[in-house]
Parts: sequence; structure tokens; C-alpha cells
Amino acid sequence: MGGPNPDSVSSSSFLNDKSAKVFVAGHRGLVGSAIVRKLQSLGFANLVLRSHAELDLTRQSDVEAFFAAEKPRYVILAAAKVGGIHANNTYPADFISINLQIQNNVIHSSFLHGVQKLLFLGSSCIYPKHAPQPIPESALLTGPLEPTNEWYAIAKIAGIKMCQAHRIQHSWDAISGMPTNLYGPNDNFHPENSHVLPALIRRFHEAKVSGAAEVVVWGSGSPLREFLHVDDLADGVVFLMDKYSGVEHLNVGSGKEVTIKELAELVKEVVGFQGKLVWDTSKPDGTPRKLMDSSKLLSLGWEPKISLKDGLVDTYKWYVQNHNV
Ligand SMILES: NC(=O)C1=CN([C@@H]2O[C@H](COP(=O)(O)OP(=O)(O)OC[C@H]3O[C@@H](n4cnc5c(N)ncnc54)[C@H](OP(=O)(O)O)[C@@H]3O)[C@@H](O)[C@H]2O)C=CC1
Ligand SMILES: C[C@H]1O[C@H](OP(=O)(O)OP(=O)(O)OC[C@H]2O[C@@H](n3cnc4c(=O)[nH]c(N)nc43)[C@H](O)[C@@H]2O)[C@@H](O)[C@@H](O)C1=O
Repeated sequence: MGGPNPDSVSSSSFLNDKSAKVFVAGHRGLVGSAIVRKLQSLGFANLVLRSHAELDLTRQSDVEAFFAAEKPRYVILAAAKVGGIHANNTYPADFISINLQIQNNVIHSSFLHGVQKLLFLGSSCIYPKHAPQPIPESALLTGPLEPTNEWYAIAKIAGIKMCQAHRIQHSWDAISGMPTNLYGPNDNFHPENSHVLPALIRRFHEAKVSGAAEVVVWGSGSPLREFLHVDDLADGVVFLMDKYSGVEHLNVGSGKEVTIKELAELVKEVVGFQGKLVWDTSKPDGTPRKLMDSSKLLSLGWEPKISLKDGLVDTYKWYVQNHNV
């Protein structure tokens, strides 16, 4: 590999630069809103924020004009087309094309307009379906992907490679973080297109309110998933912006996994639903297990703080208060 050592790209302290312009793309979403809360709590006073309606990140010329006018010093890319297993499986063209467009436009414009540091967010679905567990960063591109989300995964892998290519060719400080399955305030609670945790909060709550006897949960209940509260992820994102400058993407996980059956029982308990669970095995299970090995990030000094039970209680409270239910 020619050019400068991509791990030697210098990174000045993000946390000592709180008056700098920081563009958080996707600030109204689950992840972006948590990052904004975190940055504001730390005293960052110059955040640049645009809703989807104000700036469609799939439009290359609009994105370039935005960067030319605003010239942010830092960019955190949390805008994406996101959804659970059903949405990924049903809209493959949207998941690959919208994500490639957003990330290509934002990464390329950031580079062209002198952004000092950019953080790209991928997802644990970039790894092969049957990756070794816990999954190390080195498992990337070592085997076939899970078919229900391969389109999204290919876009995310391309985003990692975009960052790496710019580091190698231009010594530009672009890094990537791979979060595990996330949840928390401002999640998407759509009945079909959301991820499992918000979907179950809504379904159990609606069943409790209507007095239904049973709740349907998708798949066999046997897949294992690792969940991280989005406030822990936001803390990890700021940590990476401040402390990490390397070519390799880094995993960001809680290190704790549960089966979907255990998760459903926990949501049932937190919501206070008294009926029974019924499994719809016509729905896909997806990846059997995806526990990430986050030891590289942990060794740098970051650690998650919110337990799944506490995070669920907090998220259910937020759902009831914010969804007029
Ligand atoms: N949720 C999870 O479990 C996980 C998420 N991640 C990653 O975190 C990142 C954020 O995900 P999350 O917060 O959950 O997703 P959300 O859907 O909650 O938020 C995505 C945000 O991106 C915005 N957006 C989407 N398309 C466009 C567009 N064309 N132009 C401008 N803005 C746009 C959305 O605005 P609008 O809603 O108005 O379209 C929304 O504010 C993604 O990269 C995702 O891959 C990684 C692992 C797990
Ligand atoms: C973050 C991650 O998220 C997705 O991958 P996933 O982990 O498979 O996500 P999921 O939350 O949708 O499902 C987890 C498990 O839960 C089961 N399940 C039960 N009942 C419901 C249910 O009601 N809704 C959903 N969505 N799933 C349910 C479901 O059958 C599956 O076994 C991809 O977007 C991927 O690209 C990605 O990055």
C-alpha cells in the first residue's frame, strides 16, 4: 500500500475545540439526536443542523453548496436510510442507493471543503452472517453477508472504504465506528419497519391498553442480539472523535447479548402486559448471532454504562410521554 501511513494522520483534541462548527447529519434521528444532546451537554455551542426537508443529502449539488457555505470543522455522519429486518428485506434498492448517495456526498464534500475530521457510522450487519463470535473488526469481508440486509451492509462497507481510501490517498482524518443494535429516545416505533426493541415496546403497550390476550413476535425467538443504549453510543462517538485516529473501523457494543425471546419477556415485564407471546415463524430470524468484540475501543478507555433493563424502562417512559399513547 503506497502513500503515507494512514494511522499516522494527526488528530487534535475535539473536546478542546468546543467553539468549532460541528455538522451532525441526521440530528432528528435516534443516533443524531443523542449525539446533539451529548455535544450540547459538553458545551459545544456551534452545531450546524439541517433537517431532511431543509437539506436532502442525496442531492450532490445541494450538499456541495451547503459545505461551501457552512465550512464545518467536524462532521458526524448519522444520516442514513435505516430500518429493521423487514424494511431491509423489502426495500433493498432504497437501502443500497440512498445510503451510498448520502455517504458519498457527505464524505466527498467534507473532504473538498476542508473538514478537519469526519466520523462515519456503519453497523454490525457489515460482518459475515457466520462470523466468529464475538466479532472482531478483522472479520470484515471474510464471508457471505446475511441476505436480509446485504444491500444496506454493502453500502456501509463502501462507507468504511471511502474513509480508508481518503486517509490513504490524502492523509485525511476520516474514521468509522460500527455500533451494535441501538435503542432509546427518538427511535422509530413503526409497527413493521422499525427494529425489534421499539417494535415490541409499541406492540406490548398497544396490547396492554386494548386488553388483548396475546402479542405476536417475529421469528423463532432464538436469534441473539447485543443492545446498546443510544446515550452510551453518543458517548462513544464523542470519545472516538476525541481519541481515535486510525484506518481501521472500531466496534461499539455493550458486550451483552440476549435472545429475542429473553428480550420479548423483558419488554413484556417493563410494559406490564399480562397476556401471552405467540411466535410468527413465517418471519425471518436474520443473523443467528452478532455479538461484537469491542475490546479495541474498551482498551482506549471507553465503556458503556446503561443496562438493558434500565435503558428499556427509560425508553418505555419516553415512548408513553412522546407518542400520545
Ligand atoms: N438504529 C440502530 O439500531 C443502528 C443504527 N446505526 C447507524 O446509525 C446511523 C443513524 O441511525 P438512526 O439514528 O437509527 O436512524 P434514524 O432513522 O433514526 O435517523 C436517520 C436520520 O437521517 C435522516 N435522513 C435520512 N435520509 C436523509 C436524506 N436523504 N437527507 C437528509 N437526512 C436524511 C433522517 O431524517 P428523516 O427521518 O426526516 O428522513 C433521520 O433524521 C445510521 O448510519 C445507522 O446505520 C448503526 C447500528 C444500529
Ligand atoms: C441494527 C441492525 O438491524 C437489522 O438487523 P436485525 O438485528 O436482524 O434487526 P431487527 O431489530 O429488525 O430484528 C432482530 C430480530 O428480532 C426479531 N423480531 C421479533 N419481533 C420483531 C418485530 O416486531 N420487529 C422486528 N424488526 N424484529 C422482530 C427479528 O425477526 C430478528 O430475528 C438490520 O437493519 C441490520 O442492517 C442492522 O444493522
